[in-house]
Amino acid sequence: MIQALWIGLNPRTFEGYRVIERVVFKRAFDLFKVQVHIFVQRSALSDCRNLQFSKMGRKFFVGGNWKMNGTKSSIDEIVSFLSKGPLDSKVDVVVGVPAIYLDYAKCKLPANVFASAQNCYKETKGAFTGEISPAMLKDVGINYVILGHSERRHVFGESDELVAEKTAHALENGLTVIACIGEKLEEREAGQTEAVVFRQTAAIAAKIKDWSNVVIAYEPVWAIGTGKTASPQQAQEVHEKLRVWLKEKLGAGVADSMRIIYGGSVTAANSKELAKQADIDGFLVGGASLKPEFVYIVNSKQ
Ligand SMILES: O=C(CO)COP(=O)(O)O
Repeated sequence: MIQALWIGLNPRTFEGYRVIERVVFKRAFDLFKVQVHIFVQRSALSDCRNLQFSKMGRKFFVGGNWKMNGTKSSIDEIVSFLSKGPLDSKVDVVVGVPAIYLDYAKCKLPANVFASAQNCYKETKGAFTGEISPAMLKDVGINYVILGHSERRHVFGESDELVAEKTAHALENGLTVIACIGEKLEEREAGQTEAVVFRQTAAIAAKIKDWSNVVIAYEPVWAIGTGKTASPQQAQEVHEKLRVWLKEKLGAGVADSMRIIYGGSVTAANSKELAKQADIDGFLVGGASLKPEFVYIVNSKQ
C-alpha cells in the first residue's frame, strides 16, 4: 500500500511544478490519502529561487483591492511603483481593478502583476444590466476575480448562495476566484466568528468540487477600512480553524494546498508579523494597495 509519494523536480520546470502541485497534491490526497512530498533535484538546487516549499508548497499570494478608486493618472502612478518594485518573485501579485479600467490596467501593469476583476455575475450573457460575466473577463484577458467581498455582501446585499453561484460559474469559465469571507463585529462579539466563516465557506462548498483555483480571503468586516487590524494571533486562529474545517469537510488535499489570505487594514506596519503566522498565506489589501507601501507588503516574507 502506498504511504507517501515523493516527486523529484528540476526547478527549471517551475510551471510544471505549479501543475504538479495542484494536480498531484489533490489527486493523491483525495484518491489514496497519501502524503505528497516534493523535493528539488540536488543537481539543480541553485536554480530554485522561484520555488517555495514551506507551508505545503503554498505560494504566498498578495492581492490589492483598489475598490472604487482610481483614474487613469492614479493608475499610472500605481503601475509606476509596481514596475519599479522590486517584487518578490516567490509571491503571486494581483490587483483588483474597477471594471472600467481592467483593460487599461492590464495593458500597463508589469508582467509579474495580474489584474483581477472585483465582481462578476453568475450568467454568461443576457438581460442583466450593469453586470459583467466571467466569459467577458476571459475575453479581455482577465483571469482573476474577487467574489463575496464584504462590501458586496453588506452594501449590495449579496447572499451566501449568490456568492457561491458566482464562484461556481467563474470557476467553470476558467477564472481563479479570490473568495472572501468574514464576520461582522457583532458576530465576533457574540462568539459566532467560526460559525459565520464556516457557513460562508460551506455555501461555496455546496456548489463547487474543484478548489484548485480558489484562494480564500478571510476579511473580518470590523477590520476593513477601520485601521483596526486583527492581531496576528486573532487572524491565525481563524485561519487555522478554517483549515481544520476544510480538512474535515473537503479532505487534506484541499486543506493543505488552500491559500488562506488575510485582509483588513493590512499596512507596511503590520504585514511582516501577520506573514509569519503558519496559516496566513498572503493578504488582500485595500487602502494600502493604492500606495507605494504595497510593494513592502508584497515583500513581507523577505
Ligand atoms: O477590504 C479589504 C480588501 O479587500 C481591506 O481593506 P483595507 O485594507 O482598506 O482595510
